[in-house]
Amino acid sequence: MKVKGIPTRTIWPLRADGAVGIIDQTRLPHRYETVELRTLEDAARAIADMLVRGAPLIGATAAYGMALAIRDDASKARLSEAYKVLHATRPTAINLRWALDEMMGVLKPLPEGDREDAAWARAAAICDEDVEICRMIGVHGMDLIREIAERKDGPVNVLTHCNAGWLATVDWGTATSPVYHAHDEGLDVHVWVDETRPRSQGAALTSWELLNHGVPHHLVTDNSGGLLMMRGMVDLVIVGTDRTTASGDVCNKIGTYLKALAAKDNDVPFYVALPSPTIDFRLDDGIDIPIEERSPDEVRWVPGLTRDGDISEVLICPEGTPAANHAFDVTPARLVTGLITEKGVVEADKSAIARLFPERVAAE
Ligand SMILES: CSC[C@H]1O[C@H](OP(=O)(O)O)[C@H](O)[C@@H]1O
Repeated sequence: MKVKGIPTRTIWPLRADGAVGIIDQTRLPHRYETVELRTLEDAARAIADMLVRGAPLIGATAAYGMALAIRDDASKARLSEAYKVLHATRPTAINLRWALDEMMGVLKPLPEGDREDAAWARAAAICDEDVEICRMIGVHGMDLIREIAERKDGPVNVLTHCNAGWLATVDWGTATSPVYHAHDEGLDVHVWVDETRPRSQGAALTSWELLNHGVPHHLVTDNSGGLLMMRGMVDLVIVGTDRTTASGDVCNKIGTYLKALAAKDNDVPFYVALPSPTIDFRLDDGIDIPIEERSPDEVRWVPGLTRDGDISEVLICPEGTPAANHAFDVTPARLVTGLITEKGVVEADKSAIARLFPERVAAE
């Protein structure tokens, strides 16, 4: 995306320096800081500590992590070690495994001496593919917004959860790409931004994105969506996903399932925007998706900007309060109106998904 003084992508190669540049998303929205990843460990830490996050960007970072890993040793043993280290960073986003499998598929058959160049090339191609895929998600999703705009006065009100924006991908985003395309086409669109506790990706990242793009929006608490839908203030819910099963069960940031229930109860269309690498064709039942459990301290401590302009964290409960931090939940396909993919909008149904992506079904 075009933000003054900011690269148009969330990750970029610095091959001459043997590095990869990323935005440190833990510092947004108050500080815009970039980091150069130079080693396999740098890439793994950036994913695990969420300097980069979002399924497609996790995959892209892992792909470049493989390239960084084999600079001095491109043996099959090193490839396997790098795969294992990167795969262990976060368990839920399937793009991580998809990208690592893509890299291994290209690198293993090659002579050792050819692997490093091929790794940088495939990682760059994965990023280029992601940009085009997310652009097309926007093109297809914009039609949904336009259909609503044509039958109502005033803005099309979209509710989204967490950050499935350009910061979660290489560019455009998934859930926000239809919003950006609609806005840029001159459609009147407004976004309700779920703050998305505990890490506040909505408050910190989606708000920052929409502010910089000039898209009208309001930040709301995670528990507001039900009332907004009951009052007819939401025309459409669009969220992202970290892993969607072959049958259309959707794993996404914790709280998504509750929004889907409220949408169903209020007849609000509930769409999930996803690139096909986020579909796990090896899995049917969403209950089998591994749900990441992160540090309880993310629930207990909230980062933010102090009134003195410093970035700090505050404790919002008594010292030592026990906390649980499940990072994702699963929305059954029956609650999903449709999936917005790079090939078009499809119902959350196994045979419909398979017909749209026969090449992926065959490959599994
Ligand atoms: C386009 S993937 C966005 C997806 O990733 C987020 O999770 P996290 O910030 O923990 O990586 C969230 O589930 C978003 O919907």
